Amino acid sequence: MELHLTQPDDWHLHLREGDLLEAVLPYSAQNFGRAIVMPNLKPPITTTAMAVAYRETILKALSPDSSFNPLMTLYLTDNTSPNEIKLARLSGVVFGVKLYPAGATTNSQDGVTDIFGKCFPVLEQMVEQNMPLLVHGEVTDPSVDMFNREKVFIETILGPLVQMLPELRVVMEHITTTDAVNFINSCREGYVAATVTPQHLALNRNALFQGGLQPHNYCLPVLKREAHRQSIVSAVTSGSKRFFPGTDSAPHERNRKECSCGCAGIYNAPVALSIYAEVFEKAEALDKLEAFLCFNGPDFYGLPRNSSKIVLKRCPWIVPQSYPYASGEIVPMFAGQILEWLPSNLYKEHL
Ligand SMILES: NC(=O)N[C@@H](CC(=O)O)C(=O)O
Ligand SMILES: [Zn+2]
Ligand SMILES: [Zn+2]
Repeated sequence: MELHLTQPDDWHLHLREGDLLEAVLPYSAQNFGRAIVMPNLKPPITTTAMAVAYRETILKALSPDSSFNPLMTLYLTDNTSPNEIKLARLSGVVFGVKLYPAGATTNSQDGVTDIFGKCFPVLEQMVEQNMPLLVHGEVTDPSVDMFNREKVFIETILGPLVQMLPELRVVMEHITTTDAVNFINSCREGYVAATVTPQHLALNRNALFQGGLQPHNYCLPVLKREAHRQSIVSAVTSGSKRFFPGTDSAPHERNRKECSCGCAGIYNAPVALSIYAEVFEKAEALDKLEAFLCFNGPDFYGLPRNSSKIVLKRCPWIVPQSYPYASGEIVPMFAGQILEWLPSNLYKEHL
């Protein structure tokens, strides 16, 4: 059996820099037409000039025949100026501004400490420029339980923000809870939407502890209990236009995951399409897969849908144990396991 689909896009991706960029870029570029590229580098991409330079770096690292299009983002700080948003819009290459609450996740230390107190003029300029705010939706208060940080963020920050600025376009990234699904469904369609990762559709928090501690299943926001996973599956398979894929593929070198203080982030670029397809198949919703993977994202961002096609073949394949590269290796999600759907770009390797 084969699924012929419009080329999907990835609306939340970490491409990193240097040899890690070189190692992971081909897997995203083979599977996805475009990707929203996250700005949490060291130092973070806080200006349009930096985003333009980073985009050039990515384009140089692409194979010459690739038509992959990186859509850049700016990293919001307490000091971002409204003028920077104007420059971002004028550049034509910046498609969103990313809110990392300071300390919430990998390389978020330069993020926002007080969105209401420090960022309002910038947010108003984003409304003016129709520039979406992309949100890592977790509070950072250490007294809030890890598993409640998304819910508390919705209650104390995102809900009020959306009320105050109803014209602001917002993407709540990598949603993990029933609370987030309900929140998104309660907002105005076309203004507030969410990205969904393969891991939050396919795994619950048991995957962190099954048979011993599993660092390669650790990401932020952390996996939640099964009922939350089921809500997210229902949301994406419902046919709603409010949800689209954002892999949050977030590679870290193996030794940075398997150590006494392991980094958050799951590398899933090579397996993401296979996992999305498997989740939709299990939910008997393969007829909804193309809209989720290929239409809802560009429609929300006001971009044309891709005209190219991909094929997913029902052909079990084994995920590599790791991807070696110059500085070490990267362990992918579901390393060594069998997946049911093989993307067309992998046929050659598996024939
Ligand atoms: N998701 C993660 O666990 N990690 C991401 C950052 C992020 O998206 O929060 C990373 O950059 O490693
Ligand atoms: Zn995040
Ligand atoms: Zn991310």
